[in-house]
Amino acid sequence: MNNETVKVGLMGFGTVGTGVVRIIQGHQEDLVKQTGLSIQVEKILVQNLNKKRSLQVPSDLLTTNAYEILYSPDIDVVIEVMGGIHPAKEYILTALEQGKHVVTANKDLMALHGEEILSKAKEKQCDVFYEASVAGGIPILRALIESFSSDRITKIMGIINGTTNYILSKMSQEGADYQEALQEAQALGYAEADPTSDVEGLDAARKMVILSTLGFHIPMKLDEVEVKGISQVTKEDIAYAKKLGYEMKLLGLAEQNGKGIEVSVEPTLVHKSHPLASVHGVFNAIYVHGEAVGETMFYGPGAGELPTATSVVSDLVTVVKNMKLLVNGQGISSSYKEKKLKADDHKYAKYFLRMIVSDQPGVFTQISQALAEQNISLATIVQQPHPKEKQAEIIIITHRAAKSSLNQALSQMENMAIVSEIKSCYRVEGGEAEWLA
Ligand SMILES: NC(=O)C1=CN([C@@H]2O[C@H](COP(=O)(O)OP(=O)(O)OC[C@H]3O[C@@H](n4cnc5c(N)ncnc54)[C@H](OP(=O)(O)O)[C@@H]3O)[C@@H](O)[C@H]2O)C=CC1
Ligand SMILES: N[C@@H](CC=O)C(=O)O
Repeated sequence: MNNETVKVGLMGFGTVGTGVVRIIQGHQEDLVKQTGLSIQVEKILVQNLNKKRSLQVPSDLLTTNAYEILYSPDIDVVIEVMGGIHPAKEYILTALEQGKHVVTANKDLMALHGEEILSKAKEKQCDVFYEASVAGGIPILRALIESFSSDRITKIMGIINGTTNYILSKMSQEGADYQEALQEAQALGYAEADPTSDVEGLDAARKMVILSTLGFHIPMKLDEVEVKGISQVTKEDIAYAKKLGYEMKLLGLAEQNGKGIEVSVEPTLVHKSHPLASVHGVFNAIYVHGEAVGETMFYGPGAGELPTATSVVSDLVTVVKNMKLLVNGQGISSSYKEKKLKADDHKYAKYFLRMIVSDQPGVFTQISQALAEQNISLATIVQQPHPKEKQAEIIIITHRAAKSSLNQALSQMENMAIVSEIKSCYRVEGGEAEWLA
């Protein structure tokens, strides 16, 4: 940093990187007012110099050589918006080793190697901020770290993947085809380079690792998150959910009580009276429940060029303010609480079940009995005709039940002669089911 300008090395010039340059250029006057310094993008790392770009920059700004950023004595801050683990991890560690501050939107990296990166930053007295890594434009990480620091958070629950919410909203509201909706989300720049991580719930699971680590002050690991994506969700499931008064959403959940902590990502039926049911398209929403504050909710665009870049540039502003105050790296906490994960018999939820059964007397009784034996009581049970002769479809919503009991009941029902197939089983959040005509 000279007395007037902070120089930035930008690694990645795709959806988010383009937004970062647009905001730094477009808001320069406001940034100077806030920080007292001008902010200048000195170099931009890309893979392909000949690619056609939606924003034109002078050609000498672009490079394919990461060292021109990492070892440049002029560059104070590295913004990593390339994505992926390698070489992003090595680049960030090198930048920190060189005394450069880092801003990243990379949840894959922070969920898997956050501890190592933050401890290197602390050692080097550098900042590492990653607000954009969770829920794009929603300032949720800063809220967890700063605004809730006086409270004890008990639950974090929400829609934290824009791509899947876009797909499910399109399927539910317009009857769109899954593949078509996914392609639209890709074209709009919401999806990851490999969209499997969106649709299989991995992107949301990584975000839940970051949220639960910061919210509960525990070192959460990715393989401790139970993950189910939306690729198996069918149009029929969505139609039945609607008929019962629910919307299908991919929900992340992190909850702690005296029995421990559970963190999961799974398709969930959310009752239409619940605020999360009306979060559509690329929008995300996150509930944070604190012992003292009670319930709070954060809502906004979860992906896309400018919303995500807003979070990145806000982190950059914080770095610059810290540089002026000479306090970089001081906000990084490395002390965690002991982590105890809940066993399945302490995980409670309501469930939706859909199964194909023989259309014969006594079927309801046998199914209800299998559930009752596991202490699971029914909120709703409906029988529907099925196109196959002598078969029927049964739809059930249970009251709250332990996950271990549900699993026992499911394996018992799978072995019943009257049950041809258990089509689906989803978690249910909020409200009471009603069969809508
Ligand atoms: N898109 C979104 O809405 C959001 C994205 N994120 C995160 O932000 C990050 C960036 O995402 P996004 O902008 O969508 O990604 P894009 O795929 O649009 O852009 C990636 C950019 O990085 C460059 N790049 C990738 N690998 C390398 C490499 N090995 N060496 C040099 N350059 C490389 C590419 O170069 P080239 O242009 O030459 O191909 C491209 O400019 C990811 O971590 C993502 O998870 C977070 C929140 C929201
Ligand atoms: N692919 C992600 C992008 C933001 O994190 C999403 O769809 O939410």
